[in-house]
Amino acid sequence: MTRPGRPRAVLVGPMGAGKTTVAGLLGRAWGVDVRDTDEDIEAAEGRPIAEIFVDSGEAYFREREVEAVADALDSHDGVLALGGGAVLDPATREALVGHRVVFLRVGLSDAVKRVGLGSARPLLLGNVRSRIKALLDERTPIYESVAVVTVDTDGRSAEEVADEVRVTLDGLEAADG
Ligand SMILES: Nc1ncnc2c1ncn2[C@@H]1O[C@H](COP(=O)(O)OP(=O)(O)O)[C@@H](O)[C@H]1O
Ligand SMILES: O=C(O)C1=C[C@@H](OP(=O)(O)O)[C@@H](O)[C@H](O)C1
Ligand SMILES: [Mg+2]
Repeated sequence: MTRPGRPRAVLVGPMGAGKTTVAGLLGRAWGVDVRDTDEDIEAAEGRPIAEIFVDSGEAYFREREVEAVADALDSHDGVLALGGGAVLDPATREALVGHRVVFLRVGLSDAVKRVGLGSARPLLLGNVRSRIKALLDERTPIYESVAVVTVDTDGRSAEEVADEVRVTLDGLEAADG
């Protein structure tokens, strides 16, 4: 069942957790629209994230991200994937309270494999493995604090992950009445 004006699921977690991919699979399974704040920002800016970081800086990107998340939380009733750093903003964390936030957990080794060494993600320039390790250490407690459900993704396909998210959230929906 969809709830008008509120996302049916909000996916958070580190780069490489599979948020964008799993959101697409969940949207198809539930028959609802999918939004991804990274794509919203790229569309509004008319340039890729990597270019926004290089030409306008991370702080500028984070401001656009706060707006994109707030807009999507207010207006989108399908599945919503956030960028990995969206939860760093305190107002965004506050705005997530009461939403069906799912933390897609991923360990260092699977995250490195998934993002690849030639990653287009600007925060991973340089040593991908050590950058991801630092981001996982810093952000895991934040993902845990905003999530109502955590789903482990290590060694599992995106389809298996999407199935677990769907069954778990459908179960919550049934329990909520
Ligand atoms: N569970 C999974 N197992 C293996 N590869 C995955 C899984 N989920 C996503 N991927 C792959 O990992 C890469 C990053 O996925 P993506 O959905 O962009 O992650 P995120 O949005 O969390 O950064 C993509 O190439 C995607 O196909
Ligand atoms: O973790 C981060 O700070 C970022 C994650 C990226 O999204 P994904 O998590 O979807 O890769 C994207 O928003 C940007 O490169 C910054
Ligand atoms: Mg993504």
